[in-house]
Amino acid sequence: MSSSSAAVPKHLNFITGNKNKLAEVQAILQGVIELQNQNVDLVEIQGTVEEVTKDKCRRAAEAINGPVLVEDTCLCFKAMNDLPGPYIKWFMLSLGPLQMHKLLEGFEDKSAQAVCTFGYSAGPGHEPILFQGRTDGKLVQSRGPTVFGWDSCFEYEGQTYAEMDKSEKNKISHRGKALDKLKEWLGSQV
Ligand SMILES: O=P(O)(O)OP(=O)(O)OP(=O)(O)OC[C@H]1O[C@@H](n2cnc3c(O)ncnc32)[C@H](O)[C@@H]1O
Ligand SMILES: [Mg+2]
Repeated sequence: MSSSSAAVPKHLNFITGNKNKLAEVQAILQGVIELQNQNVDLVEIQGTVEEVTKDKCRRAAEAINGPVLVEDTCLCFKAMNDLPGPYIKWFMLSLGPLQMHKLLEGFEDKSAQAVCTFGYSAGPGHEPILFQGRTDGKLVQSRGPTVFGWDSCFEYEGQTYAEMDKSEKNKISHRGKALDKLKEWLGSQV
C-alpha cells in the first residue's frame, strides 16, 4: 500500500551529491529543522521534472530504507519550449558556464526559468510529496564567480546569481521559494 501520510520528521536526510546545493539548503533550513546528508548516486530518469523528482525520491527512500529529502533542479529556456529543463546538468558538464549563453545565440528571447523541486518521502512505499519553486530570469554571458553550476549565466533583475550575496540569492531563488513551501508544510504538521 502506498501512502504519503506520516508524522512530521524530527530531522531531514537530504540525499544529494551536490555540495553547493547542500550548503544552500543548510543555510535556508538553519534553525528550522536538523539536516543530515547522505551522498547516494541516484539514477535520474527522463520525464517531466515532477516525474524525475518523484522517481529520484522513491529510489533514495529504497536505498536508505527510511525517510528522505531529494531535490532536482531545472533550467528552462522559453525559446526552447522549456528545454534543457531537467537535462541541464548534461549541458553544464559539456559546455560549462562560460559557453552556456551560446545555446540561445540564434534566439531573440533569452528568457529562462530556474525550477527547483524537492521531494520528501517518509520511506519506501510512501508516495513522495513535492515542493516546487520557480524564479524567472534570463540567460546571459557568464558574469561573476563560476563556483556553482550555471549561477554566473542566470540573471535575475540585473544581477546574475553569482554576483549576488548568498543570502540575497537564497531570498529570491528557485530553491529558497521551494523551501518556503517545505517549511510551511513542516509547520502545518502536528
Ligand atoms: O545529487 P543531485 O542532488 O542530483 O545533484 P546534481 O548536481 O546531480 O543536481 P541535478 O540533478 O538537480 O542537476 C542540476 C544541474 O544544475 C546545477 N544547479 C543546481 N542548482 C543550481 C543553482 O542554484 N545554481 C546554479 N546551478 C545549479 C547543478 O550543478 C547541476 O549541474
Ligand atoms: Mg542529479
